[in-house]
Amino acid sequence: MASTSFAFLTFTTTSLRTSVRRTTPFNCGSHRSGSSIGFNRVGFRGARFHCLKTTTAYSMAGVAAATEKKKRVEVFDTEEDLAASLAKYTADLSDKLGKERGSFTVVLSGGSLIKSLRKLVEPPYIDSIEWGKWHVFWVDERVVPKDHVDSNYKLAYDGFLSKVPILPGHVYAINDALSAEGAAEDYETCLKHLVKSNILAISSATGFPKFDLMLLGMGPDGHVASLFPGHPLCKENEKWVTFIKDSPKPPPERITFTFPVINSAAYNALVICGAGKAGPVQAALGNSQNSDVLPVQMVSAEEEFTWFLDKEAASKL
Ligand SMILES: O=C(O)[C@H](O)[C@@H](O)[C@H](O)[C@H](O)COP(=O)(O)O
Repeated sequence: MASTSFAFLTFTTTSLRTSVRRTTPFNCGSHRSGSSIGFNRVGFRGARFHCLKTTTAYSMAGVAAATEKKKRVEVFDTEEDLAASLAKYTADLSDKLGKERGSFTVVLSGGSLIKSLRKLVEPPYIDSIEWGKWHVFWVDERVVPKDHVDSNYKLAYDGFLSKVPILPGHVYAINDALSAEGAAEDYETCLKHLVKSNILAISSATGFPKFDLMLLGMGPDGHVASLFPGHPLCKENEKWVTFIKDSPKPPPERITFTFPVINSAAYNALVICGAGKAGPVQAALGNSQNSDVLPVQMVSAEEEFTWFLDKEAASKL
């Protein structure tokens, strides 16, 4: 794979001690001299900044202190390189957690993420992944029929799920016959059943469900899932799944996982491409004077939180 920069940032939230470790040489061609070294330096400060903000967000939400252990930021010259790395990362976690737990719970978002998963449906992953262990969920879904052009289920089905042998009974789409309130409640009930049947784990740190891997996107305004800047839903700290009827991004009616659920995931991967998203990336990882905390800055994970950025998204770091 060509032109990849790695900045590995390890920190412990209890002591707020931060260390930076380079695990791969900076062998990334044109990206090397500029972005990688500068990025590493900025990334170090960004990690501490982010850590403090994450902890603040948690206490605001009345949830136990963050237990995130490791944050990793990867910058790729092209989206093609990013997609290749994302496929390997997902396949490696599927192998590791599938062996450890017997199942692999994966959460998808909508948007451009699905296109960036395209390499999973190609060799070697199409043959090597134990698809029978996968259980697939959505971090957010638009309240539209499943065959509607706006449906995140349809997007994922057409671009990914229809091309891999995941069991249909392991794909947890929303009930599209219900209202937004009803669909959110129904989805939360479904998750509770899966906890009882040991398919879905519970975080011993937070008491919220602990998905194995969430694959998240971010909007140009810094939103994640259907949690938008300044919206009261960002502070929801009891429900697992909630609903919104005034989404600034159309369509207006959606259901969404809440932050306590997102941040209880074992692994969170945030996939961000394009210059239009460089501002919120800078706010989260770089030097920014803005005191408003964007939803993307509230994301963490229990084991590891990885940012997959193309160089345009990382251009302000
Ligand atoms: O249903 C949705 O709208 C998404 O789940 C949403 O949170 C998405 O991930 C971001 O808006 C990024 O979308 P893009 O990658 O297409 O910009």
